[in-house]
Amino acid sequence: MRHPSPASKNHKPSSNLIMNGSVRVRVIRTLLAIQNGQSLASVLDPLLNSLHDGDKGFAHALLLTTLRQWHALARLLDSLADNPIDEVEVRTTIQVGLVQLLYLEVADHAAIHETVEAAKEVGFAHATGLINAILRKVAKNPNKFRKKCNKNHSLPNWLAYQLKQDWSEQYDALTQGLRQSAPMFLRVNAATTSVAEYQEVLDGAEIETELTELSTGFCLPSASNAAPLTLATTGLRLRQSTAVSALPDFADGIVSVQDMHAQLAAPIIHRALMSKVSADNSQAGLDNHELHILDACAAPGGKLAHWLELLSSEDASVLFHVKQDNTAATSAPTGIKLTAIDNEASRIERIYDNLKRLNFTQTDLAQSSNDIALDIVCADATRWRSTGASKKQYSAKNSGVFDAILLDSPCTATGVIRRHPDISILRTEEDVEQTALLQAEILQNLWPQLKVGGYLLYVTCSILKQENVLQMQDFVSRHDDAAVVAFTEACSWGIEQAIGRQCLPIDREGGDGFYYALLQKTMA
Ligand SMILES: C[S@@+](CC[C@H](N)C(=O)[O-])C[C@H]1O[C@@H](n2cnc3c(N)ncnc32)[C@H](O)[C@@H]1O
Repeated sequence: MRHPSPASKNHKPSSNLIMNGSVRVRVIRTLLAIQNGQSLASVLDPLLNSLHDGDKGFAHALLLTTLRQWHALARLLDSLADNPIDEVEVRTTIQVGLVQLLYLEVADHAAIHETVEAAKEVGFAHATGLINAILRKVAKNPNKFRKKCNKNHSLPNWLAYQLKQDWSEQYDALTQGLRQSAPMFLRVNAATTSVAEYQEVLDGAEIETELTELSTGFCLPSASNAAPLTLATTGLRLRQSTAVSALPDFADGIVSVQDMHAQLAAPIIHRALMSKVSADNSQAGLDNHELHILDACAAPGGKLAHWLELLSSEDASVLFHVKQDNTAATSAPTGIKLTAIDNEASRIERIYDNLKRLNFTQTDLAQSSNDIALDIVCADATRWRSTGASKKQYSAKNSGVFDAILLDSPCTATGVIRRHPDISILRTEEDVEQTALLQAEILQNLWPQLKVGGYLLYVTCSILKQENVLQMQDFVSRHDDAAVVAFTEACSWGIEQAIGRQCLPIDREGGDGFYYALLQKTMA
């Protein structure tokens, strides 16, 4: 292989990945598969499952660290070689060697010897002299080369350039932050137990955590003249990441792994929905009606499950920590019709798995006190229309069917590079354009399906403005019935944008890069 194949957005099957040989050989083959367009998610398990337990930790660290430092290592390699090295296999092998010397504290002789042996095993015996020479040179002065490697970013140049344009003030911290690993956060199922109780269980299992509370930026109207009530959502941050299987009661659905900034989506859309219920009740004098809500890009169901946890919890004060002693309440709806769509059948399977673990099967939900009817549909959100409404009806103004829409949009996922460092290899500049067009199409198709007074929460895990604030500005400029709902000053997350807020993966609480914008549909 002389040139990396163009990166593909699709998660190609990893069936052709040969998993034999030493740990380093397997890691090198995995990295080659990623450069050929396969995602880390599709190749990580085959790699780890092919190894003895004792080797898994090293293989995982070697693979993930090489990916996180990939572009910086490539630049270092270019500066070390007398002549350009074209062969991808040779470059990959040397980068794996460099990671051991510079980041993983593997003893020099083991790092060099085993990496040279790996080169022979992958069929590049002719390059062993070159590999040996470069690694020895680095091993003589690792501090100097580590400093050199760490000096700049470890991103493709197009992405670094765009981040500089979008986040000049945060650029250095951001590009360095994206080279780090991300903390692990837990979401406790509010329908089953409290965060404090589960934290005690974790203490008992000697898993240390700290509470992370984010104010959603929503205020409930106060019944008295007191200040409005600020609502917060609380997750647990692990001091040290652990295997999911080590989390007490995980299999019983008490807890889920979810980034802290991702944990904002469900509370925000849920609270917006409750505001609509409250407004509808006071206007029409109704206290009892069916709600139709939509999770438009739902798989694998992380935010959907969170929303279901909130919807099926009976006591609102369990869902959110009300910061003042006041009990202003919104009426709970009776009968909720929740539709979840996604266009990838294999990812929809993961929704079913997740919901089953959390005891949210369709039967469980139908029997819950809020009588939730869940409909999961494999469909393209650029064209899908809710059944029961004609095209003509949707083209008419003010005739939507949904009270609230959560649109966790497909995006470049540049905000989660710390967790998925393969993104910095697979994503291309053209993907940004394509993705922004797809997002605009989805928005365009869903907006008419929202009722007047209903809310749409637009979410991405991107840190590129084109997919976020610029996308929203473009949308709002073309829809005179779209009102921007500002998050209040009480908001404890993200950076205020012209529309919405942007979390960067360098924020104090350690969450990923997410963008949130909330729109309400008004009479045009
Ligand atoms: C950011 S992920 C959603 C994550 C999910 N909300 C969660 O919290 O677990 C975006 C999803 O959009 C889906 N998607 C991409 N294009 C789509 C389309 N045209 N129609 C529907 N879903 C689409 C992808 O399959 C992917 O599952």
